[in-house]
Amino acid sequence: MVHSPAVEVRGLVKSYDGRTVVDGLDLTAQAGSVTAVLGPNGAGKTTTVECCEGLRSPDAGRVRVLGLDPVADAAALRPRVGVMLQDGGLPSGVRAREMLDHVARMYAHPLGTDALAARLGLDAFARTTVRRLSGGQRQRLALAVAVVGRPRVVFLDEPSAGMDPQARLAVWELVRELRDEGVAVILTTHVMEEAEDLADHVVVVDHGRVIAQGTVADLLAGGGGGPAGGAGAAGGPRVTLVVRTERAVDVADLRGALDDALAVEQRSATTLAVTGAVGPRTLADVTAWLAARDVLATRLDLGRRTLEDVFLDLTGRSLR
Ligand SMILES: Nc1ncnc2c1ncn2[C@@H]1O[C@H](COP(=O)(O)OP(=O)(O)OP(=O)(O)O)[C@@H](O)[C@H]1O
Repeated sequence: MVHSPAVEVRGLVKSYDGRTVVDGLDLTAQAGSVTAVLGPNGAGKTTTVECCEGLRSPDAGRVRVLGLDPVADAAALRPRVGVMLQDGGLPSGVRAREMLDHVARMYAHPLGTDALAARLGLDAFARTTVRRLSGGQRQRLALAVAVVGRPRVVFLDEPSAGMDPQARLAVWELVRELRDEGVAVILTTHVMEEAEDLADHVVVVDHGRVIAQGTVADLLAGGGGGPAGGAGAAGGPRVTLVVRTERAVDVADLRGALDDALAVEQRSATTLAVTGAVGPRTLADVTAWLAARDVLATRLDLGRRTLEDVFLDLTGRSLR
């Protein structure tokens, strides 16, 4: 049986003040699947998601959610779609738990709010008004509000932004559960680890267009329709050695100690990366170089490219 996608966007165009920020974008999200939309700041992710949520009208193109038009069929979609906005979008004077209970009462078969509040750790700030919640607390409440009505489609705009590691794990567990129950989850995120961990399908957007998509494995393998596999895929399979050090090091003179074919990059004062045909000799050379400077490596990661590497290869390293 062929299922129609939970979300289908074709040729979406949206401009603000004559500036096109979404420029012919296509996106498909399936039920029982997590779709992660990645892209640099200003790439057009939120605008796209807002068109799917019915909060904005497309200038051109077609958007369907559960086969319906998010703007024209907003009333029919409301009970079936959960939305967690980037800024929370919650009224500021209401207490956290009252907010959740109030929203739950609007649905015919809501989740139990006691259990939901417990699993997202809302009890600790149940009586605090939204305006006084910390950023991460507000995000947790917004997520609870988005899912309490048992939606079939959930849009999460940067769900774990500002959350502590414990809350992030709780959110990821909830997202996986929603997926396993057949919900279509569409999330935007800047946390590459989040996409790598959760996403069944990754869509990379830049300048309002999809520049690559596929499973995480597809993208890591250099597929996904990116520009010739991205700069990082040149020269065959590559390994990256990332070294964190206990104190700052300057990689300038490390370059001379290594094979010319290897790329050496200073990622921060205490993080360096060596990419290319990294072999046993490379590892020995790098650790010898550190030893000569009496610097302890606090972490050595030798492995395949990460989604972050792929993302940077696809979208470049300059600030937007
Ligand atoms: N209401 C608006 N009026 C004018 N410009 C807008 C409006 N909303 C968004 N923009 C602009 O449209 C572009 C795309 O914004 P959007 O929020 O969709 O990007 P994004 O990919 O979600 O970015 P971020 O990762 O920073 O959240 C940005 O340049 C933004 O400044």
